[in-house]
This record gives sequence, structure tokens and C-alpha cells, in this order.
Amino acid sequence: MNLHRKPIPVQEAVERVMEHRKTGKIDKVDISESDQRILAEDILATHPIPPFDKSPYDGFALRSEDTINLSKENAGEFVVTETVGAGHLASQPLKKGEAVRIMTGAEIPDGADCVAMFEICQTFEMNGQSWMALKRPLEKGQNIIPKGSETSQEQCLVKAGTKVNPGVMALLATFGYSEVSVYRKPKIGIFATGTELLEVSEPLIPGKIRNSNAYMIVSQIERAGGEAYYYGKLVDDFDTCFEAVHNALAEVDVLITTGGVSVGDFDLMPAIYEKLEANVLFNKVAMRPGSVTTVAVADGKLLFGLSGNPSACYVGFELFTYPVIQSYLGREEVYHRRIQATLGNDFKKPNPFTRFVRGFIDYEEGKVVVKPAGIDKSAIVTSLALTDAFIMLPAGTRGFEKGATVEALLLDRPNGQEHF
Ligand SMILES: Nc1nc2c(c(=O)[nH]1)N[C@H]1C(S)=C(S)[C@@H](COP(=O)(O)OP(=O)(O)OC[C@H]3O[C@@H](n4cnc5c(N)ncnc54)[C@H](O)[C@@H]3O)O[C@H]1N2
Ligand code: MOO
Ligand SMILES: [Mg+2]
Repeated sequence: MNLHRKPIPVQEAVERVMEHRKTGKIDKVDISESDQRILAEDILATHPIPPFDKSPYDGFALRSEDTINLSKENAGEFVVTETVGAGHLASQPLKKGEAVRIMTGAEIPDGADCVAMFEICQTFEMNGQSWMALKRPLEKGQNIIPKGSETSQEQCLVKAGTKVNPGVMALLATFGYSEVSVYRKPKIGIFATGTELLEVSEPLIPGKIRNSNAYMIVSQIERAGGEAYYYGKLVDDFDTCFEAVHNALAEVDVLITTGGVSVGDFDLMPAIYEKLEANVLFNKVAMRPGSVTTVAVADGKLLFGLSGNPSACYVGFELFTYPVIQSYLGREEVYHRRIQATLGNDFKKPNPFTRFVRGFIDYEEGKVVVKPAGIDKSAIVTSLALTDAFIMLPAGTRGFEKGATVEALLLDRPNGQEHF
């Protein structure tokens, strides 16, 4: 066992991993299956919107030139020739002195060039005929949404690599994308290693703990857009672990293990990489937590050896595995968004390594504030529940004070509390 590992900078570690990035295959899925998936094709307008001149109001379509001199004292009277609801067309072109009752969303009849809302029109019956009186002039084009005014045909509205959200869904439906090209989710296998691990359903017994990492990682994979495949937990036995890892590698795009990557007697991952003849990209990163994070490549597949300590495991995934998943998904921006924010609490402890403090975003007096989510140690699990950002504190000899400008990585967008 080599106890002396050389830590490499976080950025270099990320670069080494990303040299092995891949882009996933493309699948055609039914529109109803496409929500939250990543588009593998540009979404083009297959027709103009609106596809015809349409009425934005319930009212009367007429000719503006028939309204030129109208006023309170000089009302114009129009013969109402027919009623056109949305989805129907006028049966004939509109002529001088005529009006068509038209509903919101209906196509403007030929011959008409404006719409008067019901609220400014009076209707009456005369000689068995419907009439409408109007006391003000209308301009050509008034209250008409012209064909193509929202978008012309062929315009690219959403680029490949974008996640389908409710608005994208509306566009897919609008333009007839009953099938959508999306990137296939990378299949990410997970093993939790550790003889101390209990199933979630088991009662606590002396010396043992429940396996939280596996469930946490499944959730992180799904949040990142990957397909998680949890293989179960493994006791710290070399042959068992080797077989399991070796077999699983053949079935997945990427394999994650948690635990057993440090220098303990039962930390078996280093020996497993050796027997797999894997190319170990690094086994020590100059960061806290997660310094023991190890990434290797075996049979052309990335193997993430995340720490057993929950906070270290969580951070290792978001820094190294997350961008790989984004690459599989054809995303242009593969890293967590980095912002500048105000530190909401003192963080006085100096760091020999870059520190990724588990924190959350808040807003105070018009500023984006980041606050630590709880105890900031590698072995801690409780602070992760509140975490939606990492506060990045560079290595140095001094701590950081409340009010300092720091960088933060956004893991998840927070909701608001107030309603309108
Ligand atoms: N002599 C040294 N000891 C340690 C070093 C070192 O450099 N020299 N590094 C420390 C650091 S830093 C970390 S982080 C841990 C990493 O340990 P491993 O990745 O080998 O993980 P384990 O030893 O298997 O477990 C560590 C810890 O995490 C708990 N654990 C493991 N799996 C799970 C799980 N699925 N769910 C919840 N908790 C889990 C486990 O019980 C241990 O308490 O090593 C330090 N030691
Ligand atoms: O890998 Mo350890 O998390 O640096 O604490
Ligand atoms: Mg260990």
C-alpha cells in the first residue's frame, strides 16, 4: 500500500476526468416521455405563429375604411353576416358595410382588416336581420394578430442540448413534434462498500451504520439527468468486491463505488484498480472534503472511487461525476454554475486545501448570500439536507469573514416562499 499520495489541484483533476468524456447516443421518444430530457435536435418553427391572421378578442371583424368618420354623433351601422368561432372559417369574403361576429382565436375573414371588441359595439335586430352599431373609427390592422408576428417558419427556437421544461414542452406540441430526439441517459452503476453497512430497513446494532451513500448518490445521479443502477452493498472482501466491480463494468457506462479508497487495511479499491489494470487518473485531490477521491479508467469506462464519508462522497460526485453525466447528455455547459456571492457567516478556519463548504443560497437586502449548511466535516451527513450550493474557499492561511465576496457553485435552484 502506497501511503504517500501526491495531491493534485481540483482543476487538474477535473481536466483529467474530462479527457475521458463521451457523448451519449440519441433516442427518439414520444413527446409524453420527453419531459426533463435533454434535446438532441434543434426545435424549429415548422410553421409561422400565428399560422393565420387571428382575432385576439371576441368582437366584430370589419373594414377599417367603413369606420373612418364614425363618432358618438355619427354611428355606423353594419349588417352582421355570420358568426365565426375559433376553429371555423367565414363562408364568404366580407364586403363594404358588413361585419362578422368573430371569437378570440378565429381567423380574420377575407376583406376584414380590423376587429371591434364587443364592449364598444351595440347590437340590434331590424327586419329579421342582425345589425351592429359602432361609434368610433378603427385603424387598419387594429386588434389583429398578424400571421407570423410571433415567429416565422424555420426559426430555431430551442437549441439541442437544452433540457425540456414546461415551456419547451409547449413548443414541441405547437410544432407537431410527437416524437422528440433526446440524449440517452448514461447508465451509472453504484456499489456501496463497507462491512459496517446495514440496509435501510435493518435496526441499528453495535458497530454498524445504515448505508446512506447509495441512496444519496442515486438521488444525485437522477438530479443530474443520469440513469442510476444500484447494485447493492458489498462487504470489504477482496474477491467479492473485485468480481462485483468487474462484472458491473461490463453493464454500465460509468461505475461509482463509495468507500474503501483511503489507506486503511480494508480499503480495497486501490488493489481492485490494480487487478483490473485500470489507469488511475488520480488518487488524491487538493480539496476538502473528498481528498481521497480516486478516478480510474478500466475498459474505457470511468470508475469513480468516491469516499465513504458522506460529505466527501457528495462533493466528489458533484465535482467529478456530474460534468461527465452532462457530457453524455450533450449539454454545452457541463459544470455547475459558478456565481459570486456574499458569505453569510464567518468561516474562520484556514484551509491548507481548497474547501467546498456545503451551503445554501439565501437573499438578503438585495444580495445573494451563501451560508454554511451545518457542521463542515467530511464525515458529516446532517448538513447535506440543506445543501444546494458549495461555497468555494481557496486554500490559504486566513479564514473568511461574514460579508466577504466568495465564489459558490449552484447545485439546485432554490424555490421562493412568497406568493404574488
Ligand atoms: N491514515 C489515513 N487515514 C485516513 C485518511 C488518510 O489520508 N490517512 N484519509 C481520511 C479521509 S480524508 C477520508 S475522507 C476517509 C476516506 O475513507 P474511505 O473512502 O476509505 O471510506 P471508508 O473507510 O470505507 O469509510 C469512511 C467512513 O465513511 C463511512 N461510510 C462508508 N460507506 C458509507 C455508506 N455507504 N453510507 C454511510 N457511511 C459510509 C464509514 O463507515 C466510515 O466511517 O479516510 C480517512 N482516513
Ligand atoms: O477525503 Mo477526506 O474528505 O478529505 O475528508
Ligand atoms: Mg477507509
